[in-house]
Amino acid sequence: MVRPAVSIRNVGKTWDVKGRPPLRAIDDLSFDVAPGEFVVLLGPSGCGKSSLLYMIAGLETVSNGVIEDDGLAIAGPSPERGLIFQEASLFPWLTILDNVAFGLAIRAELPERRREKAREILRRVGLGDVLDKKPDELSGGMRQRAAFARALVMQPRVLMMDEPFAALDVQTRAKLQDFLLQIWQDSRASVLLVTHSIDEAISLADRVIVFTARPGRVKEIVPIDLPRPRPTRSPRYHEYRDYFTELLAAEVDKAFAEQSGL
Ligand SMILES: Nc1ncnc2c1ncn2[C@@H]1O[C@H](COP(=O)(O)OP(=O)(O)OP(=O)(O)O)[C@@H](O)[C@H]1O
Repeated sequence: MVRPAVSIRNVGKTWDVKGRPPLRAIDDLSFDVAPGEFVVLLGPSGCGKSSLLYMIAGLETVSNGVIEDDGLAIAGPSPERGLIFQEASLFPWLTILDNVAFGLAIRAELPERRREKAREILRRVGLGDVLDKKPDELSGGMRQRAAFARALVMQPRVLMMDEPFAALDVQTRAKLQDFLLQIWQDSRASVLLVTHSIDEAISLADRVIVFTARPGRVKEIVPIDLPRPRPTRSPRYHEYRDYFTELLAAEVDKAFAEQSGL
């Protein structure tokens, strides 16, 4: 059997904030991500999806259980595990080229070699003409492509994305989804993507992990058995849509009831 790229075993997360009761965000969560697999995390607001990405990224610790990266317990951040957020978090004072080359500094590579690699990846993501622009001179979609480039230049084995398209308009979103599938297929990285969009989940995922309301657990794991590009008008696509809508509705109701103290 192939060793999982990421293995999440009985993971729990409790947030302790001074002056507040401890908050159990995730409870007894277990699933694996295979090498090269595209996994989407879908669940109601507050069920711990972002918390889980932070723990896999090594930016937060688990309260229980263990998360393994290629068989080793995660003890901190690694360039092998990239994280992309909803808003491209680029340095505003650096050019797009320097933003992308920046991470390579830790690899002890010569500055010109770093910039060469950054240039190459920026060309691949279609930003070859704006290397010397600053982030605020670009559109939201271009900034997000630059954020992808910055993660990809590190050649991560695991690429995590927290609602990467949520801030974009519908057309840019669709284009970047196609683009993401292309770079995923080229890179063969494992992807973990958080979204609230059922259509995004069906369009992108090999498997969708549906979370329960907080504390987040696995409610169901649903493989998407459709060819790519996904046939959005097919009856099967609509069956998936109805199924996810139903699965989520119960959890969203629970989350809402808890938040409103009902
Ligand atoms: N750094 C933190 N300190 C304290 N509590 C936190 C922290 N990060 C998250 N939480 C709490 O943990 C719970 C889960 O949050 P998280 O952001 O992981 O959920 P989510 O499923 O990603 O939500 P959403 O879909 O709304 O982004 C929430 O109740 C949140 O308030």
